[in-house]
Amino acid sequence: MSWNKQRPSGMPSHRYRNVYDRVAVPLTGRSWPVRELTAAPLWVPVDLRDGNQALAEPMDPARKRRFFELLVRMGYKEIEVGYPSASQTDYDFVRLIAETDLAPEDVTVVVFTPARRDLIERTVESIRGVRNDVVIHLYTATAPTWRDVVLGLDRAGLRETITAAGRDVLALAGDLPNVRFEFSPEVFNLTEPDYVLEICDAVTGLWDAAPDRPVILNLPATVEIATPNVYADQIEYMHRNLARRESVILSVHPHNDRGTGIACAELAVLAGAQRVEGCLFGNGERTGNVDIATLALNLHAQGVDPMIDFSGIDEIRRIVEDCNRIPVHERHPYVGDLVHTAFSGTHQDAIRKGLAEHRARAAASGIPEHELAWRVPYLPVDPADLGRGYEAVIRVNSQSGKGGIAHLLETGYGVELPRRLQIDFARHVQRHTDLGGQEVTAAQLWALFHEVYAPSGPVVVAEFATASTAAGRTVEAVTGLLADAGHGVDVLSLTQQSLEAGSAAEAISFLEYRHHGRAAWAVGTGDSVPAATIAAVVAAANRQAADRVPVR
Ligand SMILES: CC(=O)SCCNC(=O)CCNC(=O)[C@H](O)C(C)(C)COP(=O)(O)OP(=O)(O)OC[C@H]1O[C@@H](n2cnc3c(N)ncnc32)[C@H](O)[C@@H]1OP(=O)(O)O
Ligand SMILES: CC(C)C(=O)C(=O)O
Repeated sequence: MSWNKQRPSGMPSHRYRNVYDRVAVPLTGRSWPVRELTAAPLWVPVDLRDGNQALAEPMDPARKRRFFELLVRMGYKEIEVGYPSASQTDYDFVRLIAETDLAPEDVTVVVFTPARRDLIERTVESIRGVRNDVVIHLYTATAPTWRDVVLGLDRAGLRETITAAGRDVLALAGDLPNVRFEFSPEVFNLTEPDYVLEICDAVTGLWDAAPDRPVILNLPATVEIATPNVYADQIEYMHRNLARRESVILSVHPHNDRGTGIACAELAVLAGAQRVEGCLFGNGERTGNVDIATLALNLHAQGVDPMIDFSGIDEIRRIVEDCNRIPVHERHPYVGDLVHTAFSGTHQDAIRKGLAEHRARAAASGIPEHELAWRVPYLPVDPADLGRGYEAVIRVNSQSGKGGIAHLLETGYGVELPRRLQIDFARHVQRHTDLGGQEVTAAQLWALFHEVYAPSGPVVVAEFATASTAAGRTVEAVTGLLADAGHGVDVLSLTQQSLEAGSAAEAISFLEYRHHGRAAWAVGTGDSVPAATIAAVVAAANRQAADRVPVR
C-alpha cells in the first residue's frame, strides 16, 4: 500500500529552469551555515523609492514627509529618499531636505539614479546644498537576460556603460565632501559570479573605495529565483573575493517573489552582508521588498538589539498604511491584528498559564514584568514590547476551551471561575458558538453566564472578608452572611480546590451555590482577589441583576 497518493498535476512546470541551470553558484566550503546573528546590520529603508515606485498612487509630498519623519523617529540613520530624476515630487522632496532641517544631521540621505548622464546630472543637481551625508546610488541590470533583451549590450558593452556612468558620477559629485557612492548590479542573483565580481571591482577601483570613504556594493535579489542558501552562497562568494573588501560596505536588497525574502536577508548577513535595504512591512515591487520590520524584530526576539524602536508598532503601521494606501495583513509577523491572538483552546490554556507564571515569577523575583525573561508559550515576543496590551491575546469561538473563556471573564470582569464551573460553563459556550458560528466577546460571555446561572431569579452578590472565612468556616460564613441578609441558603458546592486544602485566603474567589432553588453566585475577598476587583464584579453583577439583592 502506497502512503503517497499524489499524482502529476499537469501544471506546465517544464517551462521553468532550476537556478543551477540559470547561473553558476560557485561557492564550496561555505562558512555562513555555522555563523550566528549577533548584531543588527545597518538597515536602510527604501520605502520612499522602491516602495513608492510600486504604488498605484505614488506618495504625494505630504505622505512622503510623514513617512520620512516616521523613519527618523524610529531611529533609521540611512534612508533612501527617492529617485530625483524620475518625478518632480521626488526631486522636490530632496530639495526640501536641502532647504530645511527635516533630516537630522546624523541621518544619511540616499538618492537613486540609473546609469544615464542626463539623469545623473539631475540627481546631483537635486542634492546641492544638502548638509547631511549623501549617498548617490547608481544602478544597472547586469544579468544575461537583461543584457540581451532589455539593454542590448554584451558583457564588455555593459561594463563600458557602467564605468562611463561611474565616471559621470565621480566628475559631477566626487568633490562634494559629504557624498559617498553606492552601486547596485540589479538582478545580481542571476548574473554570472565572475562577471559581477569584475564589474564591482571595476566600480570600487574607479571610485577609489577606501576605508575612510567606503563604497556601498548592494547586491539585489531583484526577483527571487532560488532557495535562500543559494543567495547566501552568492553573497559569501562576493564577500570573500571582492578586491577592496575592507573599503566596501556589503549590502543586500532581497525581494520576496518566492516568499523567502526574510530568509535570504538573514542568511546573507550570516554570509557577510553588513547592510540591508528593504521596506517596512514588505511593501515594494510585486510581492514586495524584504520586510525590514520583521527582520529587526526577529533579532529582538532572539535577544539582539534591533537598533530601531518598534515600541509603538500599531501607530507605525497606521502611518505606513496611510502613506502606502495598502493595508497590512492580519497575519503579518509582529504587526498583524491577529498575530498575538489565540482562538484555539489548547493555545489559550498555555498562554493563560504562561501569563500567570510570568506575573508570579516577576512578583517572586522583584523584577518588573516588562524586564523579566519572556517564556510565555505561543507568544514569541511580549506584545507589550510593541506597545500592545494583552486584551487580544485570547479570543473565544467554537475552537476555544474553558481556559480561554475563564481568561476573558477574569480580564474583563475580574471573575475567577473555579475549575468545575469553568468546565460546566465551557459546555454552554461551546453550544452557543457552534450554533452561531461566531466569536463571542467578554461582554457576550458575561451575559451568557447570567443567562445560564441566573436565568430568572435574583442575582445575589455576597462580599465577605477573608477573616470570616478562615479555613473550614467558609461554608458557614457564606451561609451566615446570606442568612443575615434575609436569605436562606443551601450551599451546594464550594468548588475551589484549595478550600479542601483548608487555605481560605487562596480559596475565596468564587462560590457556586443555590438559593431557594434558583442559581445565584457569590464573590468573596481573599488574597488572590483584590478588593477593587471584587468591587467591580459586584457592581457589574448588580447592574445586570433585574431583581438585585446586594448583600453589602
Ligand atoms: C529594480 C528597480 O527597482 S530599478 C528602478 C525602477 N524604478 C523606476 O523605473 C521608477 C522611475 N522611472 C522613471 O521615472 C523612468 O523610467 C525614467 C525617468 C528613469 C526613464 O524614463 P524613460 O526615458 O521614459 O524610459 P523608460 O521608463 O521607458 O525606461 C526604459 C529605458 O531605460 C533603460 N534602462 C533601464 N535600466 C537602466 C539603467 N540602469 N541605466 C540606464 N538605462 C537604463 C532601458 O534600456 C530603456 O532604454 P531604451 O528606451 O533606450 O530602450
Ligand atoms: C536596483 C536595486 C537596488 C533594486 O531596486 C532592485 O534590484 O530591486
